[in-house]
Amino acid sequence: MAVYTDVAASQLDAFLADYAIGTLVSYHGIAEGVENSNFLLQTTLGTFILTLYEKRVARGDLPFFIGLMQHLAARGISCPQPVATRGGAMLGELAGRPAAIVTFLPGVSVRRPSADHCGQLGGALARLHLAGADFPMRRANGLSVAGWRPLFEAARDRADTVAPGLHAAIATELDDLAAHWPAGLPTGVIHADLFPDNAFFLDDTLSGIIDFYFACTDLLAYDVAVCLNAWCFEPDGAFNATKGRALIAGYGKVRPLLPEEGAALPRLARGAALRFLLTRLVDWLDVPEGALVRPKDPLEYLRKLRFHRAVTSARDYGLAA
Ligand SMILES: Nc1ncnc2c1ncn2[C@@H]1O[C@H](COP(=O)(O)OP(=O)(O)O)[C@@H](O)[C@H]1O
Ligand SMILES: N[C@@H](CCOP(=O)(O)O)C(=O)O
Repeated sequence: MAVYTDVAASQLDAFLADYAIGTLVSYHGIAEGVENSNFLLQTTLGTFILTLYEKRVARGDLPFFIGLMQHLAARGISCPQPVATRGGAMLGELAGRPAAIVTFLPGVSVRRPSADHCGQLGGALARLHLAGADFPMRRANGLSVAGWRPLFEAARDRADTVAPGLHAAIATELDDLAAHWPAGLPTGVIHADLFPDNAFFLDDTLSGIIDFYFACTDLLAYDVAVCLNAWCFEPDGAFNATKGRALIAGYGKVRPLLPEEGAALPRLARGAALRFLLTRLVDWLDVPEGALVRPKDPLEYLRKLRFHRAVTSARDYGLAA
């Protein structure tokens, strides 16, 4: 469960007084997620999500995330909508953290995505990219190449306590990707964390996307690479090329990948695997005392990284020749 910051009912009552969403009936911490503290709120007027932003979310970036959710919804993307206070503010402060209330999105995430889920997800990702094309704000990806080394520095001395040789494996990969990271590909708004737990389905039809708190301006194809990592591996560690093919084809029906984006996919997929390996490693080594959170396994992404290192072309992911 991700609750790093507790909220007392009296604090929440006072916070809600600024909103026109009724009075509090009940609330509880949400058992999923690892980044922020999330609470499900039941008020006399409906169900809402309260998020308290934690360590990886910079206060100055919140207008980007809030503005992006509004922009995407206005273009038909189903995503949570920030709820304004009576005074029109989208952001507040609660228990010492920046906080926002967003609308509740119905649906369930899938634990074991099928090829059909992957295909739908690919289409939704491409629609998100197109809808974001005229979003006027920009936000650099703090967790791309330049951001990986500081994460590594934070974990390097203890990396080998998680797996022997992990330190050397990360150091080699970091150097190689920093020297050869793809450039000149189309950029725009990317979600950057579109894992299965951040996509909702109703009756097996994709119904919405949540968790825009890593969204940024970066290579569009990098977002595809993140999704190949998150959606197309089996629990036994094998890459499922049928799912990869479905995801890429679903994406391509809405926004065809350029040949140079396809060619860059193996390297982008390595970068995406390294990014999640690093954040998971840092979180694994430093669980805040008293936090209700289950850290995610960093070594899952070491295994994925090894797979990508052996890939010779994007055909291995299912990209049609
Ligand atoms: N707008 C929403 N509608 C419905 N459920 C939500 C919404 N936002 C978050 N959740 C629930 O809270 C969980 C954690 O939210 P998430 O944004 O992924 O957290 P984190 O910021 O820690 O990554 C989600 O997996 C989902 O179950
Ligand atoms: N997707 C990341 C973790 C952060 O995302 P969340 O939505 O699960 O909080 C990972 O799997 O490492």
